[in-house]
Amino acid sequence: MSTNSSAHVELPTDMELVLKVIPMPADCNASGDIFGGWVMAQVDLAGAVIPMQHAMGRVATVAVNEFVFKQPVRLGDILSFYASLTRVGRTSITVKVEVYAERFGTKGKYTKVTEASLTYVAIDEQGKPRPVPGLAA
Ligand SMILES: CC(=O)SCCNC(=O)CCNC(=O)[C@H](O)C(C)(C)COP(=O)(O)OP(=O)(O)OC[C@H]1O[C@@H](n2cnc3c(N)ncnc32)[C@H](O)[C@@H]1OP(=O)(O)O
Repeated sequence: MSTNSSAHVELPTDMELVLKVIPMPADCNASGDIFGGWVMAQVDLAGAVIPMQHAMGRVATVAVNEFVFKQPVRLGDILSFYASLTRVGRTSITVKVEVYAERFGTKGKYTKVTEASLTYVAIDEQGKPRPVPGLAA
């Protein structure tokens, strides 16, 4: 069954809002849409929030496990980044990040534009992996 992926959707209620940002003209690619690399950088920043809180300190991105650009991001969109923990290992923390665009002039209507999974590693002062707390049972 096909779905209309540009349709308006509800914002997630089981994820945390970790970042809101509006792209600027300097973030555009040659086609006038927002450059994918800019979106990836914002997702990396947004994805680090929950791991940093959980690890109570410094983390480094070790892997981008999945990254899907479902819809273009356009100039004037207000982007909301939602994240949730999906796995806690010995030193690593994996999160899911979903990005929703409130298109220019469409207040309160959201389109999912990007989804990603990233893994961060808690690191010590020497940049070496350090153990993180487990998930409460
Ligand atoms: C702040 C930033 O975002 S910096 C941006 C770019 N990131 C960086 O510069 C980080 C560069 N990488 C590094 O410094 C190192 O690889 C480190 C510190 C992240 C990890 O050091 P390593 O010696 O590779 O660690 P090690 O092999 O012990 O693995 C550590 C954890 O990462 C996990 N891991 C390693 N590689 C991967 C991978 N490709 N995918 C998913 N998880 C991975 C391991 O499974 C392990 O998790 P666990 O302890 O929960 O089981």
